[in-house]
Amino acid sequence: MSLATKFGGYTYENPFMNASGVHCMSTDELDEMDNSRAGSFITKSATTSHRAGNPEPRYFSVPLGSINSMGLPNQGIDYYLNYVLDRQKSHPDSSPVFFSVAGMSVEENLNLLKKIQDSDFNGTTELNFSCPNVPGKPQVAYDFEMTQEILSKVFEFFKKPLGVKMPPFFDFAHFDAMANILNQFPLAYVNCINSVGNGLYIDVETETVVIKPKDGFGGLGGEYVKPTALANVRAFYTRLNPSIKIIGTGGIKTGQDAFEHLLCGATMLQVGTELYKEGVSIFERLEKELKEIMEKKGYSTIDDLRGKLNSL
Ligand SMILES: O=C1NC(=O)NC(C(=O)O)N1
Repeated sequence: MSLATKFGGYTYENPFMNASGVHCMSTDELDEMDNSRAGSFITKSATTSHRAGNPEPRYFSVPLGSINSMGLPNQGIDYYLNYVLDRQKSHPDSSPVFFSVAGMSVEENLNLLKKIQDSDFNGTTELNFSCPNVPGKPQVAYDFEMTQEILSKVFEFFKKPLGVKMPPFFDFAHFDAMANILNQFPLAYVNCINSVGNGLYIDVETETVVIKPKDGFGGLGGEYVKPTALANVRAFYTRLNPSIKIIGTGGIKTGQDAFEHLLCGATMLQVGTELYKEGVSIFERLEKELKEIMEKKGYSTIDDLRGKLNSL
């Protein structure tokens, strides 16, 4: 029984990793991810320079998940690039990690990727097209022309493995239209989904919202979003060229949730809200629970079950 997962020409011990933004803001958090049972990890979406992000409170755990409006706080690209390059030198034999960027404009996205292209980074880059929490900035991937324009310009110069982090879509016309755009490019993967944007959670006791930015509107994560996450993983798995892998993110709390994402076609699996709540020990639990389910069902490798969801 093995959870070994091939991705981007490398083999990872298991498909689990953090979702960008969770447990990856500081080198201490990244070290904890690196020393956990997670198969890999990804850095917080980086901008050109340090960003303070939105005013607090900006993250709130709720019974069925989380709501956040962080606003892309991060230490700036050099901080994370130095970390992954140092790690590459000290762990020359370990499978490469993932690096997330989120520019505030087309130009900034191109500059961030140029910096990575010109570096010795040997891992996979994730272009975040889906942060819902920067006031005044729409989620890029809800602008189909903008998405096409950025990817066209990126692939004129970017030669390293690149994935895109997508927001959830809720309409077959949008699945089709976005898949048609993404299939034009040599992407390594598509990551579905980012948080479900602009939800609202109310503290009935005080009759007040629970986060400060945007009058309480924020991205939803956790159990709330699993059905939408699974649908987006499945929709893109069935529409994209097989060379474009899917990373499944959204609502993974148990080994069963992980199994469901794999059935829909996911290759790597990212954990956000439940990692925030439980800490990095969650990865030991997820590994154990996924193995138990696979054992019970008679699967010896993940390749045996990936994408094998049955329709009626
Ligand atoms: O892409 C993002 N998704 C989120 O849900 N939150 C963060 C953020 O606000 O920084 N970014």
